[in-house]
Amino acid sequence: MDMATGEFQASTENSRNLAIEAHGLVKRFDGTLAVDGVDIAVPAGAIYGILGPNGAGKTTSLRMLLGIIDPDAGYRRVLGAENPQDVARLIGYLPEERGLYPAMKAYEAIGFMGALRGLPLDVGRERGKELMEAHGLGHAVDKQIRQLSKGMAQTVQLLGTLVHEPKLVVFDEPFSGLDAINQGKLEGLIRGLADKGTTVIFSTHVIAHAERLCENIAIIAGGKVPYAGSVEEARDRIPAQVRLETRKREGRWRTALPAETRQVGDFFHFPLPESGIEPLLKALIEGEAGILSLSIERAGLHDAFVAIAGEAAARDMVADAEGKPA
Ligand SMILES: Nc1ncnc2c1ncn2[C@@H]1O[C@H](COP(=O)(O)OP(=O)(O)OP(=O)(O)O)[C@@H](O)[C@H]1O
Repeated sequence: MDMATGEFQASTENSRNLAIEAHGLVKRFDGTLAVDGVDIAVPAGAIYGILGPNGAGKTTSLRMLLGIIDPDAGYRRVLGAENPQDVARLIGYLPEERGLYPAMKAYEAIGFMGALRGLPLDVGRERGKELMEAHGLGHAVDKQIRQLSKGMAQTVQLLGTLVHEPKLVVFDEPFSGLDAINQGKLEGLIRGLADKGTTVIFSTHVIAHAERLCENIAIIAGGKVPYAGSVEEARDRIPAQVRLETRKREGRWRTALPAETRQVGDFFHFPLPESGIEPLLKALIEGEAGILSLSIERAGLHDAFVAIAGEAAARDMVADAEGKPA
């Protein structure tokens, strides 16, 4: 479908290096505005995270990018195609709902998934065995899916997503359902894909995964994207925090501390002044503060998320990450 090309002319110069380009995507379901004007630009070969709490619109956005559903408005171009279905064979997709045929053997399931994306069945089965060996599941190649643990079955499905060697991989909440060890392995696998030039886009409600893996992210909340860009730039939106410990609690040096200073135990916390640390240090020394320690800490992505998406969205993310009801 040729969506609103009159409203948005993609720049060919920029498009060349973008695996995904979406502008103003909107989707409504029976009166629910699930996605309300989402813009996303994913550079080719990048690991890109879509970050947001439950119900934010992550799955709906991904499904529009895959061409599983069409947007009500907006423009998308995926691997150069305006209809993502035209490039389906170049895409691997792990949906949020996991599921494989329980009676199939693991390597057959991987071959079957490859066949759905155009790979000859025998090639896919053979690659399935190799992939399982390479990912420490060689012992389970001949097991039926129903005989595997949940985590193992999820890894098999993941390998099935990759068996046809897609150029673009779309993972919807790939880390959920995996234990810490398998989450670490999946992070390694995602990095390995990017090293080979594959573009990876994944959704998550766990900020730490995106912070460790992604150069670029989109923050999504309530169907809107209040931020899309680099993780670095998001973190730079918040001034670094100074943590100061002094021998004395009172003295004329206290006037050098910014008004927003918080005292927590023996420490004073405040944002790094715009004038930098040196004038402050000078004032503290001249005021005889007796500095015991001073550190400057750059904001993490979690703090940036709070500043951009708000406390409520951030609380939902944390609650989800800890497995508590949001
Ligand atoms: N097929 C549908 N029919 C009706 N409403 C839908 C449908 N799919 C999604 N929604 C609604 O759209 C909104 C966004 O849902 P979506 O699944 O995209 O969010 P999400 O960020 O992926 O959340 P989660 O992490 O919980 O899957 C929610 O309010 C959801 O209830």
